[in-house]
Amino acid sequence: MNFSTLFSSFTCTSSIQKNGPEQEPPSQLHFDIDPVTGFVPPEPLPRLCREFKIWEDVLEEAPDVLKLGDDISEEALALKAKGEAWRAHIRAISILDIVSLKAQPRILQRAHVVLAWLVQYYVHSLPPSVETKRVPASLAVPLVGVSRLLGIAPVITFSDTITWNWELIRPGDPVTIDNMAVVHNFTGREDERHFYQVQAAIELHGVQILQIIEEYTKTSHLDEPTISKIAGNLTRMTVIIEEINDLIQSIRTGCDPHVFYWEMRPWFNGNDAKGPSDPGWIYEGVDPDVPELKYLSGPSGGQSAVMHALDLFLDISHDFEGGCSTNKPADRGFMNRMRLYMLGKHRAYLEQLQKSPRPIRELAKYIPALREPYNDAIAALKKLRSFHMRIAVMYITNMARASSLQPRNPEVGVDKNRQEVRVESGNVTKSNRPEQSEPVRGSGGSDFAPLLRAGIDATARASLRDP
Ligand code: HEM
Repeated sequence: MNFSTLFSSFTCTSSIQKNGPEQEPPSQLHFDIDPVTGFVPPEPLPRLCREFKIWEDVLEEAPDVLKLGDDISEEALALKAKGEAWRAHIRAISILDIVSLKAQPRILQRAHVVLAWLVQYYVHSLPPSVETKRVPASLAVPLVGVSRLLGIAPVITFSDTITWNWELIRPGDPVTIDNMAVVHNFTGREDERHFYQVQAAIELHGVQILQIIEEYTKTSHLDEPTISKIAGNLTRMTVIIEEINDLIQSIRTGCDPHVFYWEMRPWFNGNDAKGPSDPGWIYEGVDPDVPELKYLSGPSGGQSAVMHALDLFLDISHDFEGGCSTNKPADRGFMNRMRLYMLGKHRAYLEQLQKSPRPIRELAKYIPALREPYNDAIAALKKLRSFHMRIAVMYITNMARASSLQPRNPEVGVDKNRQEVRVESGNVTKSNRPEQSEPVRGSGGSDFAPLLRAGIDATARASLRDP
């Protein structure tokens, strides 16, 4: 696209606006994006009632009676019978018809949270001797139904753990991170709460990015004041990206990598956590050929719609053919796949953004005043991705490596069956380490090192050189 085409795409919108508002691109409100809270709902989700309260009740009971299936600590062994009774109760619940929820999007979202958390509790508390993980029809059927109505994958997602997993500390006061309390927590650990809270803070902080995008989308002409406004907004965006980077780093102050890797992460795993050769989960009562059952990965930061919006606005393409700079093939479809784990309306917003007739990168190519602010934003995002990768290595690769070496420290031992066990805070937990030949996977099921490296490379490629 050359400058005159770009220019006419702006002036053309201006004449469209004169001809009537129906031609304007829909605003973010149309996509269930709140002006103040963005992709986070403007109020906590309401609890389920009537016949659906039974799901709320079993979820409330879960943390008191369930431990990871391979946890052999005394506490876990003492709870075994209660855990089995809980799972038997789940199997006995009748399959509830969700049709009455159809017109109530916030209730559907809450139903997704409750059912998706129940699925994780059910599957990951099963004893390791159970080879095929079967999700009972009482959970699987309504979860698939609710997910279809919302346009989101039928499994626990970033929304279920972050954007929908909070209530207000002081009801009536604004939705700010200081006024939000995490509701569901697998481990009951402060580390897990911190992990969710930091990501919720990023989603709220990202609202400023969405406002900049909205303002740019509504720009109708390209005069000098407008160009200087766009340049100013790109500079603001750079600062916001740097602040998000700081927030990601703040994970380290409250979430211990051992607790993350050994205690939290096993609960997050989706059906592909062990790689493509694993048979995965069976959703009883659901046709195994329905397309949505292909999307049962665990939650990932890759499902944050804010991060996708940022990539699309800055025109960063993750579809590059040639692997990453380390020459390992990366999963090029990952980011697109992650969109299927978002609310359908949020995905539709990203699709609309992707079709933008006036990508800012093209504009920055032709308008010298925009080139540097654009490149600064790209540099900040590249730095964010590099720092994020360090976090991923620290929390996953290093932990996996430590487990594949001989006992890391005197607290780690080997049980009678020659399986590594870990003793921490009085808990003894069997190792769930990956086989040596297997890549270390992220909770989104990816061989994550080449994936994250490819993301850094894709960001760097967007940078504009001097003409
Ligand atoms: C302990 C903290 C974290 C760890 C260990 C971690 C790990 C990972 C891993 C392994 C991936 C690869 C995809 C997958 O399999 O899930 C990933 C992707 C991603 N994560 Fe994180 N992450 C952490 C925190 C965050 C935070 C706080 C954010 C901010 C929203 C974030 C944003 C992303 C994004 C956007 C991707 C997609 C890849 C990309 O855009 O480069 N992560 N993360």
